[in-house]
Amino acid sequence: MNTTDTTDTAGASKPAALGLGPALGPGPRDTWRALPAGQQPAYPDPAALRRVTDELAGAPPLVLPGECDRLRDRLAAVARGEALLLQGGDCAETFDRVSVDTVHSKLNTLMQMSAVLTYAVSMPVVKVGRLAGQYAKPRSKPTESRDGVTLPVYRGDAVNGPDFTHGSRVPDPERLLRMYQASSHTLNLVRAFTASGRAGLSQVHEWNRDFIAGSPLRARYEGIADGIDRAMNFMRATGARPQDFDDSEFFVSHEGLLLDYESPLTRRDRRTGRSYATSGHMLWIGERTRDLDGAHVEYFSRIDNPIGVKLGPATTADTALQLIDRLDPDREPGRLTFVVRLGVDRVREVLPPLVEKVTASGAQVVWACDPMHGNTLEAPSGHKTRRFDDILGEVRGFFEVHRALGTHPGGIHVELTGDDVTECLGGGHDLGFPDLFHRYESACDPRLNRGQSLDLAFLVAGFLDDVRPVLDGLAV
Ligand SMILES: O=C[C@H](O)[C@H](O)COP(=O)(O)O
Ligand SMILES: C=C(OP(=O)(O)O)C(=O)O
Ligand SMILES: [Mn+2]
Repeated sequence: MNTTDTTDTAGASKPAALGLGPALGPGPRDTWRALPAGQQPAYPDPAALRRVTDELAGAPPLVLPGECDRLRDRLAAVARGEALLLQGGDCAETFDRVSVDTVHSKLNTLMQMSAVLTYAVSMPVVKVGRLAGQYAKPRSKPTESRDGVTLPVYRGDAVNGPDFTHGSRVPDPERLLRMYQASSHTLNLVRAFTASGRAGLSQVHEWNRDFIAGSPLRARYEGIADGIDRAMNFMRATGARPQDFDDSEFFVSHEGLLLDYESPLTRRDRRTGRSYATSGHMLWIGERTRDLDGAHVEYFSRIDNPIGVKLGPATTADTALQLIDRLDPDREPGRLTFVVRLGVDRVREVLPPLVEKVTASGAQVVWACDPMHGNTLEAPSGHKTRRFDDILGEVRGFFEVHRALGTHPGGIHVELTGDDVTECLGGGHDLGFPDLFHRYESACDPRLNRGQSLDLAFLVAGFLDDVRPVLDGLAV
């Protein structure tokens, strides 16, 4: 894609400063700048922004093209019905929570969910974190008012601060550099953990056993855990060693919202002529910025990473087809993931025509279910929250729709944390409205806590048995 465009970004004026060796050069021309870009910060000082983007243009890539291509291959298997996608992490990462413990527990939670789902579908699970770059938020309103005072809304740590003061809410481009550093530190931890060999399947299964032992729903989960035990015993009996169970391959993703961040970090692989956002393996376009004539679609059309697009309940099949034409013109499996977030009440009605028409067009996209963003409600206390049963219900509806159509339910995309927060209602420990006061720590949307995330994996695994015939039929 875009292999002939040789005009460069801001970094072009000083390619020698890139320090990237001969293989990576500045990315494609900023064609998106001519188009309307939604949800961008109004920086008061353009010169300060320019200094920051110049610095980013000279910074090393966080991920390499080969890694992005590998994820694309893995997602191609998902699109063909041979694997599942598990994508998850915070709604909004924050700079003050880049710590060994936070990253480790999030990663472990995803690994534990993945082990359960792998067993349930007898397929590889492609693990992608909302991690190491998820610092910018699109908002439904540009301002927030409290006690008669109106200030710009908090847009994520990459843009401004959460404190309700004028100083904190003014967008500061220096925060883009902190985003780069925080992402780099997080990615370093992810790479260290996954390389350590301590997230192998045997260890992950032990953590799941511990979780089950303390769960009020243990009776429902034990059958699955026993099944995993038997499968692992069988493997051992065949002579497989613990390291043969290693399934710790892990990728990172975030919403590619801030084009002043993504653009200078976009690099061209001189060997192939392909261009990559090097801020993460996979980027997605949010529901609020996927305008066909907008800057985000234009930018994403010029990078070769695997990409996602969020689709809300108002999406028409025509829009989905036009997005495919713009973003996956060659219809390459693994390039495009549609992350549908329709709500438990709408998924059975809205999803079928989308899937039918996209499938009929010959495109092989990954269909992923985001059961979070269509199910947000306001608690009497004013907290944004979500019901676990709605989340589970939307996932169930998503799988049922695909079962009925004979198509592949590619995976799930969830907002979660490895910490014991109390932000969503329900789950194994049946959190209620009063619990929201105990540990509500999200900087934006409510996340499943560690236990609720594992509840989701075990309960989805339970009903996946119903859709097994579809998965078996597809995995030829
Ligand atoms: O994930 C993010 C939220 O859904 C998005 O920022 C909108 O939230 P808001 O309605 O609080 O602005
Ligand atoms: C803002 C988000 O989602 P959406 O674009 O689907 O609203 C999100 O994933 O946090
Ligand atoms: Mn969110």
